[in-house]
Amino acid sequence: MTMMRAIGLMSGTSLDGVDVALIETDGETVSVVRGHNNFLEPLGPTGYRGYSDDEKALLRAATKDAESVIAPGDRPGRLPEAEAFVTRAHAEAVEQFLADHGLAASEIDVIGFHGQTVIHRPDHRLSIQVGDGQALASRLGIPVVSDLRRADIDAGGQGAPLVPIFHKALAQASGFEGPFGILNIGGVANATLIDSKGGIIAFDTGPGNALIDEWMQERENKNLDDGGRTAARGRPDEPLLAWLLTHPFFVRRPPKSLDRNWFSHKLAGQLSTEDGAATLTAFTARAVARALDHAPEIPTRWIVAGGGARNGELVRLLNYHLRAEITTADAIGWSSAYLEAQAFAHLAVRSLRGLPITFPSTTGVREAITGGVLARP
Ligand SMILES: Nc1ncnc2c1ncn2[C@@H]1O[C@H](COP(=O)(O)OP(=O)(O)OP(=O)(O)O)[C@@H](O)[C@H]1O
Ligand SMILES: CC(=O)N[C@H]1[C@@H]2OC[C@@H](O2)[C@@H](O)[C@@H]1O[C@H](C)C(=O)O
Repeated sequence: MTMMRAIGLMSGTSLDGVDVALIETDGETVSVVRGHNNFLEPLGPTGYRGYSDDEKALLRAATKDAESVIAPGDRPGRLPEAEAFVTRAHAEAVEQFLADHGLAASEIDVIGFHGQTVIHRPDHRLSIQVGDGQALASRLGIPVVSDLRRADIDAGGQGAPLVPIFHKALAQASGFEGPFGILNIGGVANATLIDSKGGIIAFDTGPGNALIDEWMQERENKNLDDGGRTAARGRPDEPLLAWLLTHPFFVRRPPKSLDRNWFSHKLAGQLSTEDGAATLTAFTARAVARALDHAPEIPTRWIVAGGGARNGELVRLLNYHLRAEITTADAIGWSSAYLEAQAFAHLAVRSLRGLPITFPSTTGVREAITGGVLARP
C-alpha cells in the first residue's frame, strides 16, 4: 500500500489548544525514523495553536450548554458560535503549520479532524465533537475526515477511546512486545493494554488532569499544577480518596469511557490548596491503578503520554501504584504531546481505506467497524 501524508488535528478535553501532527502512514504501518538516543520515532513535524482565555471560556460555556442536547444535531446556546470558532482555529492551526514547514496544501493527502468534544454520553448514544469538516476542507483545499466517533456510537460502542489501533501500529513499528500498557493522561485518562500475543484492550481509566486543572484555576488562578509541585507539598485526604474510588465506574468492566465532567474538583472543596491538589492527583493515579483489575496480563512496562506525563508528582505516584517500569513517551522517541494528533492522522487514512478503527475490545462495538465522514474540498 502506498504511504500517505496525513495531518491529524486534536483539541482535547483539557481545552488548551489545537495539536497538529503530520505523519506518513498507509493506515497499517507508520513510517518511523531513528531519532535521539537511537529510538525509532514517527516521521513528521508537529505544531500547536493555543486557545486564549476568551476562547477557552467560549468552549467551557459550550460544554455547559451541551448538557441540554438530546439529538446529535442539536446546537443549543453558544454551540453554533463554538463550532464556528473550533473550525476557524483548526484552519488557522493548519495554515500556520504548512507555512512553518514550507508545505503546500497539495502535498497533504488527508486531514483527520477530531473536533472538540462538548458532551460524551455513550450510554445514551450521544457524543458530540463540534467542528465543521466540510468547511475546513473547503477553506484548506485538503480532504478532511471528521466525526470519527459517530459510527461506533451508532453501532452501540462507547465511541472512545479511538487511539488504541494507532498505539498498536506505533508499538509494532518501534519493535515493542507485550505485555505493556500505554497511558494517555489528558483531561480524562485512557489506557491501552497490549498482551504478549499482540491482543489489545482499551478503556478510559478515570479523570486525568481535568480536576487538577480546575482546582488550580479556582484556588490559584493558574491553568495547571506545574510539575505537580503543589500536590507534592500536600497530603491526600485518605477517607475522601477511598470514597471517590467507590464510584461504580471503577468496578465496571471495560470497554468504558468517560465524559470530562463526570467527576468534579468541588469534591475536594473543604481542603487546603495543597491537600486538595494532592488528593485529586492521587485520585487520578489510583484510578489508573484500578485498570490492573481489568488487565488480562499485568503490564511489566507502561509508556505514559499526554500532558500528565509532565506532572512529576503524578508520575511518581503511578510508579508506586503500577509496580512496573514507567517511561514517558518522550523518553522513548514518541511524543507525549502529539501522540493523539498523530493518531487522528492514522485514523483518517484507515477511514479512507475502509479499514476498521474501533473494535469490540476497545469500544465494545459489536464488531470491528470503520468510521469517519469524508469531506472533499
Ligand atoms: N508542566 C506540566 N505540569 C503539570 N501538568 C501539565 C504540564 N504540562 C501539561 N500538563 C497537563 O496536561 C494537560 C494537557 O494535556 P493534553 O494536551 O494531553 O490534554 P488533551 O489533549 O486536552 O486531553 P485528552 O487526552 O483528554 O484529549 C494540561 O491541561 C495540564 O493539566
Ligand atoms: C469523548 C472524548 O473526547 N474522549 C476523549 C477523552 O480524552 C481522553 C479520553 O477521554 C479518550 O477516551 C478520548 O480521546 C482519545 C483521543 C481517544 O478517543 O482515544
